[in-house]
Amino acid sequence: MTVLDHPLVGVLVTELRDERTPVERFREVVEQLGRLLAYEALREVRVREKAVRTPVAGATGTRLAASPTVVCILRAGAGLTPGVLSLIPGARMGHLGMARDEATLEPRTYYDKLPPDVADGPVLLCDPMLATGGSAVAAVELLAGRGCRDVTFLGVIAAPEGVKRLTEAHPEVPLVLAALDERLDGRGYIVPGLGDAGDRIFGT
Ligand SMILES: O=P(O)(O)OC[C@H]1O[C@H](OP(=O)(O)OP(=O)(O)O)[C@H](O)[C@@H]1O
Ligand SMILES: O=c1cc[nH]c(=O)[nH]1
Ligand SMILES: [Mg+2]
Repeated sequence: MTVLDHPLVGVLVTELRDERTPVERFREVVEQLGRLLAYEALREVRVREKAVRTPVAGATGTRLAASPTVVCILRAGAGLTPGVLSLIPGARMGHLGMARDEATLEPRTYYDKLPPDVADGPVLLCDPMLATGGSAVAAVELLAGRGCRDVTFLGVIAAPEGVKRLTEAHPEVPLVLAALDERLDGRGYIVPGLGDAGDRIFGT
């Protein structure tokens, strides 16, 4: 697990936590964090050489060995993915619609649209919140069922309970986070967290 260790990430997460942050700024900050999380998550991505000509001479550059797929867990993941795509604009995108049942806290998958070749490269699975971990585990298992073997989870805030559940079920999935919080409350919200990410991104 990697928790981004950078003062500017701390400043951005603090803006998200602040209940007074308006929806337009909340969206901007989630997008910025998507960019920073993707930057870190792709640190070890496989590359190949690429020959280019500068105005001065030939140079040996770099290209990604395989095109990544960005998978968004709706709704709140849609706040992160524009930032992720800003770094890898050619990436394919997949969407998984998942909503937690408020009583049982178990996720219900209501939509699933993945590129047919999703397993041909690395997958960046995006959801700002990892609470009980139920949604992330369900998403990883759905992706595994489509053959994905190289999945990285990108999240803004995680609870220790969610990290434990995801890493015990899928130790092969690296986590890249902006913050690791204290615990869950009785309703399954991350403490101190930022509230309901989907509601704050979409103004609902
Ligand atoms: O780790 P878990 O306990 O599964 O909780 C985390 C999930 O809860 C939130 O989604 P929510 O179900 O509120 O749906 P939304 O994004 O449509 O608001 C969040 O965006 C995660 O998907
Ligand atoms: O704290 C939480 C927990 C789950 N989903 C959220 O959006 N926030
Ligand atoms: Mg929500």
